[in-house]
Amino acid sequence: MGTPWNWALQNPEPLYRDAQNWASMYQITLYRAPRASSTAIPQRWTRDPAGDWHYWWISLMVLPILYNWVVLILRCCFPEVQEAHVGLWRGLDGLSDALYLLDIAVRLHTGFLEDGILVQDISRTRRRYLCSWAFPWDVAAVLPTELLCLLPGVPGVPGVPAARANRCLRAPRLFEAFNQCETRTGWPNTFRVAKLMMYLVLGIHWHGCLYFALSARLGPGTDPWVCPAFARPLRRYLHSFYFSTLVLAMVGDTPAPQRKEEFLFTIAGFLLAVLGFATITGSISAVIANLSAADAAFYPDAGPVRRYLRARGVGGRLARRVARWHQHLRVQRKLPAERAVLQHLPRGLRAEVAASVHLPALRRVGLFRGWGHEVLRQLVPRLRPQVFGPGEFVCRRGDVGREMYFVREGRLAVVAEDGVTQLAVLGEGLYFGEISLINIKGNTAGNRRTANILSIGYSDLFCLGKEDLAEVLVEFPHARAAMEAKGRELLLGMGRLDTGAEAAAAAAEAEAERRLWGLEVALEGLQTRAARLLAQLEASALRMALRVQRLEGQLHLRQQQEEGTPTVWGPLRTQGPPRTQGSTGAQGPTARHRQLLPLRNGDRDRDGEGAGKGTGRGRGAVGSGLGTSRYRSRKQLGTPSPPGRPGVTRGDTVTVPQ
Ligand SMILES: Nc1nc2c(ncn2[C@@H]2O[C@@H]3COP(=O)(O)O[C@H]3[C@H]2O)c(=O)[nH]1
Repeated sequence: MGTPWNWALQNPEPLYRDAQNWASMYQITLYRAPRASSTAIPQRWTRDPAGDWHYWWISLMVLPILYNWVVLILRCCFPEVQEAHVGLWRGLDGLSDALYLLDIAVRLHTGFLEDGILVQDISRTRRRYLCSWAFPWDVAAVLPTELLCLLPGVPGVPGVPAARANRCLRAPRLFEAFNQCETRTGWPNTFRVAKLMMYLVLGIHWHGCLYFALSARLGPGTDPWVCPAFARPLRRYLHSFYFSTLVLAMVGDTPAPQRKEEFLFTIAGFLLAVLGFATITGSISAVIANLSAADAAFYPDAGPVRRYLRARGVGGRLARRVARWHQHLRVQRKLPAERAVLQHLPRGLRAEVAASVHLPALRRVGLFRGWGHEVLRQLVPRLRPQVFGPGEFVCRRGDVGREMYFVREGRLAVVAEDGVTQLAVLGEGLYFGEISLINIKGNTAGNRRTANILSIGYSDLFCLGKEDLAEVLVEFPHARAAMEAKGRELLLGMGRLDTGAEAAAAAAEAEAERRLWGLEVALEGLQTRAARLLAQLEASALRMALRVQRLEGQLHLRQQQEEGTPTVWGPLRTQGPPRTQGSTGAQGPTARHRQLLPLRNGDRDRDGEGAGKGTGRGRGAVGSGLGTSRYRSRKQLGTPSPPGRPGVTRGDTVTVPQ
């Protein structure tokens, strides 16, 4: 714990400072990685900005913001409305302020994404919000500006709605809420139109209120342009709203202005109307374009096909059939182009979407009934929806089979060669077209279709390609067995199953299996022999190495003798732990594990006792010097040590150096 390394880990700041000094010396920019702990630890009170909780909260915030935008101007311009419900306005103002303050607290605890990871560290979320442009804006929107009226010398009465104008500064939160709603809602175009209408009504409301305020200032009913002096405030408000609608909708059927202020107000209104009208027209046309673009993305475009048929001179019945097919897709909301629609989604997400859409239909297919959810989810992305019209052939007898079909909806007939006689009818949950794909033994048709399949009405099918089917069947042999059994039955019924060929194929398969098994056994034997040979080779290599070592030792000894240095032979010393390699010699393990090595001066004392007690060949060698003379003669002759000599010989135990 007390090591400098630990200290450095626990106190990275000084280290970082040193590194920075060093880097600045060499003009290098240091990148400091963000601290992992701050992003990794989820905090209880921080919220995911993309989560449900946050969505519902900002949806709730729409209410106080709209309240201030709608009611403040009304209360300012229609004093009788303000005076008639003072208690109500106080309560609603308090509630709206409380929600504004709570929203600041929520924003302090709203996480954010950094490098794609949600940061939930409260200190960091707080710092981020406090340093953002939104914070001063939010604070300005909740400042109790109406209390300024209490200051001496400031005109106005506390509670005057104009003093609360800063509450309208919260508009950015409103746009944020609208954006989230637009992304989440299932009807984005409807939402967009509703939003536009709301902006329009709000604009007219503000214009109407300002018109009434100007009329009140100029004197109600003093000329045809100003608001007449109605007794009831609602009537006055409705007149103002109507007048503003005429101006802002550019209807223009308003009384001509008489006074300077009236001219200016009308001109400003018309200019605003031009801007607003252009914006609204543009937005509405975008929404309409979006609507048709969405349709175009879902359904195949009939236009090019129609033009192609016309250009090629194809008309009449065939052109009508094509048109009816397109119409059927739209009316029945069938989406054969769904692969193209989902193509931009990541693979996993696409599979999830496809599974959630098609799994219920897939479960109705008999073949898949016992299959697990996960397996079907893997299968779904391989399936291609196809719609066939009435009287269309899905496949014809004799064609090469490239895909099989699962009936999702509709009825199909297996028809005879005349194209009319129905041999069987296939309905929802059944499948066909597999016989030509799965190579049934004895199938005389091979990979050709065995029957004509005709769509009786409109048929909604799932189509599975040959390769995809092969992959699925490898993983699910029970499905292959079921398909083969059904296919064999059908082929038998049609007289297209050559039982002799089937038996021959089965016998050939059994024979191939048998031979394969024999090969496997032979291969195993070969592997065992190869392993044994390898072990023998290793052992002999080791023996050779030891022998070379021994010879080198003896050579060294001879050189010493020739130089006149007295050599004392010690007892035989072992080197390292012994490794047994076919130990079958007659000598005991002690003798066999030993090597005759010369004693160095220091060894004499250590091994002195052993020198006197040495047994067997070691002692004899010391006594007579026989080992040396024998070594010399063998060395000179170049012959290996005979069995029973000191050292390592064939089949002996060897000592492996460590
Ligand atoms: N239910 C049923 N299906 C058939 C009959 N004859 C052929 N089929 C199916 O029609 C398909 C035509 O193409 P395939 O030969 O590949 O596979 C065939 C079978 O799946 C039949 O008599 N009854």
